[in-house]
Parts: sequence; structure tokens; C-alpha cells
Amino acid sequence: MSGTRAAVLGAGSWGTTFAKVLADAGCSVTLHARRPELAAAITEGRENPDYLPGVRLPEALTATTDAGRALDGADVVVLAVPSQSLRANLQQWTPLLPPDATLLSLMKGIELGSTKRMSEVICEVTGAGPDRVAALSGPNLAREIAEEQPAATVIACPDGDRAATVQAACHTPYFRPYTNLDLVGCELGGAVKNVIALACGIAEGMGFGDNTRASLITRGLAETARLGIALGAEPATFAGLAGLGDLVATCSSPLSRNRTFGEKLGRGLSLEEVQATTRQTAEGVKSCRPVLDLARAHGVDVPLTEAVVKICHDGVPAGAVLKEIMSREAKPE
Ligand SMILES: NC(=O)C1=CN([C@@H]2O[C@H](COP(=O)(O)OP(=O)(O)OC[C@H]3O[C@@H](n4cnc5c(N)ncnc54)[C@H](O)[C@@H]3O)[C@@H](O)[C@H]2O)C=CC1
Ligand SMILES: O=C(CO)COP(=O)(O)O
Repeated sequence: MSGTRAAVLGAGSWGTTFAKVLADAGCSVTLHARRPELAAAITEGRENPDYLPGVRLPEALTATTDAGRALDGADVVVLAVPSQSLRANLQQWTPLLPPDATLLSLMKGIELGSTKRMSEVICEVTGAGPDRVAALSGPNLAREIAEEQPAATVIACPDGDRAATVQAACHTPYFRPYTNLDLVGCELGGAVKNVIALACGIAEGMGFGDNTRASLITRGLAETARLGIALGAEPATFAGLAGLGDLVATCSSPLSRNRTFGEKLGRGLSLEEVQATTRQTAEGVKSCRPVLDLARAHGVDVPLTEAVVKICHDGVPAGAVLKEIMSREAKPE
């Protein structure tokens, strides 16, 4: 859809990859990076050597450290920073936002403390109405999409026309977006699957195989759907790309930062030791606590999320947590 101007704020793995998708779909794209050397490498070297080494970026994509320049005249503003830093980043960017631009969240997390979804944070900080805010979520491991391996995704927005406009702006021969009106369900699916991917990684690190992973995926989906329905989501969303699709991809792939993080915890490293091994964002580590808070506030049982919180933040050994969840009261499926 040529003619669309997009600003992508956040030049990490997914922000850079999605900027490439938009450019390949015909948009003119400006990517905002924090470091001048990274912006120069992207604009002049056509590569993001820190996050996507070896991937050639299209000519229609340029990068800048100047957020005002990136946002000038943008029809779509894409937010691709870590969930816990969105509020602070947006406070700086809000005065620069074009008044009618669609605000599209790529983030998969829940805010610590407030337990807000990213679209809620966006509405609160910018004052935009909910019909202007959309979220993109699905089985979208950045590296595979940057390599143009075929994948599908969901653009969720309560305003169907706006969702369709974003869909057209990012549809390429390798990236197939569907629309969905269920913003709550899509955002929740993306945030909770990171927590379940940590659990799958922990199981992998403890030496367990496919039965354990399949059990975690299936029961993880059950608790995601329970929580989502309590928050007003559509049950069908959890059987779709932003639910089951993303859960399967993230829980199974060695490319997932959350799964990899969990694997190291499962091998016995402490949270601090694992954090020291990576610069990239494993959202589930911080989001597991607010997901649990949200579930408790709505009286929803989320035993796997609770187990991940205990292992990550309460210092309980994975073996002890495993014994506890396997000996919970037996019940019908
Ligand atoms: N990488 C992936 O495969 C996918 C990631 N996502 C989601 O997209 C969001 C962004 O993830 P990635 O691009 O992968 O993260 P990343 O860790 O690769 O990059 C984060 C980017 O945000 C910038 N940033 C701005 N303010 C920051 C702050 N205060 N602290 C740290 N970084 C800051 C960093 O400079 C960096 O460019 C996350 O919510 C993630 O769950 C969603 C789908 C796929
Ligand atoms: O959200 C993702 C795939 O859809 C990426 O997962 P990780 O953040 O665990 O790498």
C-alpha cells in the first residue's frame, strides 16, 4: 500500500523486522533508534548489526535518533520498545504524535504495578481514544520473518476499518495479517504466552521432553483463556494465531528469548545469572507478576503463571515447584 508513512519507535529485533515488513509492503518507513551509530548502520549500511546481523534492509527504510523527524506526517505509529519502558518512552513522544495517526502496539507484556495492557497504557498516556489503538500479535519470531519465511499474524482493533488499513499496510508475500476486533484477547494471548514459554524452557532445562511441553502448552492455553474470558475477551481468539499459534511457536522455538531464558533457569542458573547473559527482552520475566496480580484480582486460577513467579522471583527451586503443581487436587479437564 504505497503512500502510507510509518514511524517505528524501537529499533530492536522486532521493531527493525516489522519496519522491513512495512517497507516491503510499500510504505515509506522511518525507524527510531536510540544510538546514532545504530541509526547510521541501518540507513547507510542497510543492516542492523546488533539485532539482525546479515539481514539486508530495504531502501524505503531509514533510521534516525530524532523522534520528531520519525513521527513527522506518520499515518501509522508503531510502538516496539520493552513493555515496562513504554510509559516513560511515550511520555516523551506524545507531544510529537500526529493527531490522527493509528497507534500500533507490537509489544507483548503487562505493565508492572498497574496491571495494564499496552493499549491501555497507550490510551492513558496519549489521550487517544481506544478506536485509534491497535495491536499486532501472532507467531512472529523476528529472525524468521526478517528472513522472509512465511508467517501469519493478527491486527486487533475495536475499529474494524482501522484494522483493515493496517492490514493492507503490512501485507507482503511472506507476511499475512488477519484482522480481529478482540483487542483484549489478542493482547492477553501475547503477554501470557511469554510466561508459558518460560515454563516450557524451564522444563527443557530440567531435561524433560515433548509430553511435558505439550502438557504445558495445553494447560497454559487453558489458563490464558480463563483469564482472558474473565477480562471480556472472545473465547475463539485463544484458538487463533494470537493464542494457540503464538504459544506453539514461542514454546517450541530455540529462537524464543523467553524459552531460552527459562531453559537456563531450569539448568539451575539464578535469575541474575541468566539476566547477565542477554541484552534482549524476555518479557515474561517481568510480566509474570502482573499477570498473576490480574488473575487474582479477577478470581482466576493460573497455576502455571504462579509457578513461574515462584521460580523467577521468590527463589523457589524448580524441582519443588514441579512437585507442587503435579500434586494439586485432581480435577476434570
Ligand atoms: N523479537 C521478537 O521475535 C518479537 C518481539 N515481540 C515483542 O516486541 C516488543 C519489543 O521486542 P524486541 O524488539 O524483540 O526487543 P529488543 O530487546 O530486541 O529491542 C528493544 C528495543 O527497545 C529500545 N528501548 C527503548 N527504550 C528502552 C528501555 N528503556 N530499555 C530497553 N530498551 C529500550 C531498545 O533500544 C531496543 O531498540 C516486546 O514486547 C516483545 O515481546 C513481539 C513479537 C516478536
Ligand atoms: O513473541 C515472539 C514470537 O511471536 C517472540 O518471542 P520471544 O520474545 O520469546 O523471543
